[in-house]
Amino acid sequence: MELWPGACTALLLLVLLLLSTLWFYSPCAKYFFKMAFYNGWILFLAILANPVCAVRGRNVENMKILRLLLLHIKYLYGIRVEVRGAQHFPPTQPYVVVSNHQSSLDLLGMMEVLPDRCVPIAKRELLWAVSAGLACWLAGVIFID
Ligand SMILES: CCCCCCCCCCCCCCCC(=O)OC[C@@H](O)COP(=O)(O)O
Repeated sequence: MELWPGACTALLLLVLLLLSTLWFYSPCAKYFFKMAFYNGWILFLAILANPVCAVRGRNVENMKILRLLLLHIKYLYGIRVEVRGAQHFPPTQPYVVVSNHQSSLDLLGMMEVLPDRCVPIAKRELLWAVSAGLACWLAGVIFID
């Protein structure tokens, strides 16, 4: 029985060694770890955001809370965001923003420029993205099929 703590420590060290080797020698694994942390961190932040957003209920003003919580992520990943043409944004008249979108990483760019009370549209599956789905719903995101 006394062997167990030692065996567990050895196993843990082995796993850490394996993960760090993958991190340093496999760009593919490094990308996977970074994406996993990105998505996990967003789910965690959404857990923090949801009780605060829930006070107001489903309300587009909650998007300000999500933006505030998400803006630091670019620093974690060493990303520098350059916004050009900000003087045209937001327009003085009613408007629709059509943005190119490739992956969940686009969220970082969107959070930089999303005007107040501008509601994003998202695929319906996102509603089931656990805490992040609830955060989107509370912030007034419109889900479409
Ligand atoms: C602090 C916690 C924050 C939680 C997240 C807040 C996010 C708020 C803004 C949500 C904006 C979502 C935009 C989603 C865009 C979208 O739905 O893209 C679908 C595409 O990919 C196509 O997907 P697919 O058909 O699967 O290839």
